[in-house]
Amino acid sequence: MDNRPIGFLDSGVGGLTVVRQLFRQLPSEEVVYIGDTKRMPYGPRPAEEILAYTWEMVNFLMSKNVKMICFACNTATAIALDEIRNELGIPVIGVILPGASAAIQKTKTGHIGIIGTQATVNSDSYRKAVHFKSPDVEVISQTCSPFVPLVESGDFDNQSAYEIVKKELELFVGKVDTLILGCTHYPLLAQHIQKVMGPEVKLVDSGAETVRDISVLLNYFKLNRKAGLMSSNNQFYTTGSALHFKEIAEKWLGKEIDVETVNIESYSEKKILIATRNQGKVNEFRDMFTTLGYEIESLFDYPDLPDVEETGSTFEENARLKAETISKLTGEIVISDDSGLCVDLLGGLPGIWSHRFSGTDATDIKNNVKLLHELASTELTPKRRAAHFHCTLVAARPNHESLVVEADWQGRIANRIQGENGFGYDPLFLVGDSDKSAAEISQDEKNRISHRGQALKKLMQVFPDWAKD
Ligand SMILES: O=c1nc[nH]c2c1ncn2[C@H]1C[C@H](O)[C@@H](COP(=O)(O)OP(=O)(O)OP(=O)(O)O)O1
Ligand SMILES: [Mg+2]
Repeated sequence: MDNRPIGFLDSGVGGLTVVRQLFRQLPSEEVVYIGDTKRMPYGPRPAEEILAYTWEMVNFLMSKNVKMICFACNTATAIALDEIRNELGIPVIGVILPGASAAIQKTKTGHIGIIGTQATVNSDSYRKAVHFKSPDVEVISQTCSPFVPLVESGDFDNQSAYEIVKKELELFVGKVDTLILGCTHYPLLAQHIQKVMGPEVKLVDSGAETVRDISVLLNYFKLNRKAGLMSSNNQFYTTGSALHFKEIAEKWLGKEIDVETVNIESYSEKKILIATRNQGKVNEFRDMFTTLGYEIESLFDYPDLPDVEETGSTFEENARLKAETISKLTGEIVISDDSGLCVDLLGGLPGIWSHRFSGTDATDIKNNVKLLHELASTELTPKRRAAHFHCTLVAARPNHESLVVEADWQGRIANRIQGENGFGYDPLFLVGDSDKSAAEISQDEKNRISHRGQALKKLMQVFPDWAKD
């Protein structure tokens, strides 16, 4: 079970036809929708531009903590789905494969027509998807450039719109028994299209088919929202006019919604530099940030940058020193982590001296041995060996106030080294009240509950807004 919303992206309002289906088929799911109305139509744009814009929408949705993303846009699916899906840690679904599969099931004559935007048709994605499953089917495809602007205008319930549709579809009449509406705008013109094609021709609404696949994925990954929970907090964002978007969206969805205009251009910055030379931290940050759609760099990628001396007397002072120094030197947004283990019996030590606990040539093993030695005379009663990890994160950016967040992770010190995962004091840190050390749980589980995982969660609630221009 996962109560987070599902993210939908589209170049404009067309993807709302998929959301409309979602509301019908899966009414308890919640939606975050972004429509890049300001830069629509995507269809005639070059592939690199479509990819860059789609990344911005994806990063925006990731900042809203979505559990799955649906590319409710054929153009973005054709151009960007494969690449982006490989880099995200959550399920991502497009509209092309579900549409192609449905068309194969529906056709009797083996003649399928495809209409879409220029980029979708040129990418040949539908034909490839159809032929991958059914190589003998005949496919004809065509761009219908006037359809998207017609639908976005909201003014298509009339004879002149019908005439436009008729002219565009001449090629298909009498030649196919199934027509894929390969653009999420087109279902809005379905009445006109059906009338032109004749009643026996089956129209495939890729968006509707996609929602069926979303339902399957939610079940498969156990991501369904709690049963019976009615959606209450659907969020709709556009890069263009909120008023225009709201007017069209409410008409299609048949309910009132709130729409907010946002600037998503700053979300193209996907790289974050973590000011650390600790490989264990890099691994954890990489895992956690990848799920959020960011790429991670560390000081290992910048061998010429200095090791910042940790001369502060608190975690925050040291974290500020690391992030702010490296940010000044690089001009980039930089995140640092100052963390350590605080043992009650030792009055909170080693604390900020955790890394240097066993001296100037300290290593993880020497530090662990020293800690065991310090506690050697203490029997293992949970209370007496209580401890917590602390993490302070600082995000720094030239000419901006830094962000500071912190979190603790409670546990106690084991009386022997246990487990092989993790780094630092993990093999000596028994998690919560359990007998498992932080080196005996998976990295995923550690990231969900650790001091660093909790602090990062707090940071990401404020970071995307702060990082914007
Ligand atoms: O999840 C953890 N699991 C085990 N040990 C941990 C953890 N988190 C911090 N620690 C220990 C390691 C190190 O002894 C000290 C951090 O010292 P701290 O200065 O923040 O890091 P560091 O010098 O290793 O790397 P850097 O300053 O380049 O980020 O606390
Ligand atoms: Mg350090």
